[in-house]
Amino acid sequence: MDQLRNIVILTGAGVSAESGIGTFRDSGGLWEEHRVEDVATPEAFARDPDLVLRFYDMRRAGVQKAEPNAAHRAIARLQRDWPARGGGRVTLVTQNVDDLHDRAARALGLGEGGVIHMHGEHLSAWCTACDARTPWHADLIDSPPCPSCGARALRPDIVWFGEMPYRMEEIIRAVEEADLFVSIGTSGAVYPAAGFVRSAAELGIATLELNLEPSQGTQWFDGARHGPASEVVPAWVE
Ligand SMILES: CC(C)NC(=O)[C@H](Cc1c[nH]c2ccccc12)NC(=O)[C@H](CCCC/N=C(/NCCC(=O)O)S[C@H]1O[C@H](COP(=O)(O)OP(=O)(O)OC[C@H]2O[C@@H](n3cnc4c(N)ncnc43)[C@H](O)[C@@H]2O)[C@@H](O)[C@H]1O)NC(=O)OCc1ccccc1
Repeated sequence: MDQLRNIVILTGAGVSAESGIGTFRDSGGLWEEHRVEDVATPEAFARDPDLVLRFYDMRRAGVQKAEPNAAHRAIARLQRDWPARGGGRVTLVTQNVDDLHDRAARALGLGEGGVIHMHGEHLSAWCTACDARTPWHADLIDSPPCPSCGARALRPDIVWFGEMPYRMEEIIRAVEEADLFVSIGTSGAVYPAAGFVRSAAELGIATLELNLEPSQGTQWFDGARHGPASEVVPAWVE
């Protein structure tokens, strides 16, 4: 790995599966007779806000009971050690809205902000009146007032289907400047995240998939190691 300098890592639900957070596929994408697309959309929120808020309150509570696993910890070690080892940058982009990557990084004394949450975060609330984002651990179902403006207009700070993911310019630049693109625990079913590996491959960047099984984008990967993230990720990092 040592001739490589800059590494971009993209993770998905599979990296948190062994922490007890169900993947979209485990539940078949179905949640209480609702397709995820039917609860994770601005239209669903307009149509039935209580259903959507309960969906995220349930998941937000679940995430706070979970702990980072060996895959999260190995990725945090790489973020800490790679600059000295390989001399380059590790950019960690996650589709996950849990904070397990952040907690693994914090446990190693790495500062905040080392994780790009392109689809948002459970532990953040977004005020649609004043646009403020506030760290949030409690429920939103009782529409509590926004700590900044007092309006009762808080929604989960989550990127829903049909909404533009966060920090796309930063992510695209990191992919363009990468020597290696690694995808961990993602099915490659949701865009634009699922398109990053093709962009990397077309730029001649090395690409590696670490996943339980081949993903939908498997044809774009030069290499693949299939197995549980808690095993294949530490083995790859060491
Ligand atoms: C369904 C899909 C076809 N639809 C889309 O992609 C849509 C539409 C679309 C856009 N471009 C396209 C191009 C083609 C086709 C469709 C589209 N995309 C969007 O709507 C995006 C927004 C998408 C983001 C939606 N929000 C999420 N999450 C937050 C919510 C929430 O979490 O509730 S997406 C959500 O689903 C995705 C789930 O995928 P995975 O994480 O990969 O999970 P999955 O369960 O599928 O797979 C798990 C994998 O892990 C593996 N695994 C399991 N256990 C383990 C284990 N133990 N170890 C290792 N691996 C393991 C399994 O084998 C499996 O491979 C993640 O991205 C996740 O974040 N927005 C947008 O395009 O905006 C436009 C726009 C443009 C300009 C201006 C304004 C707007």
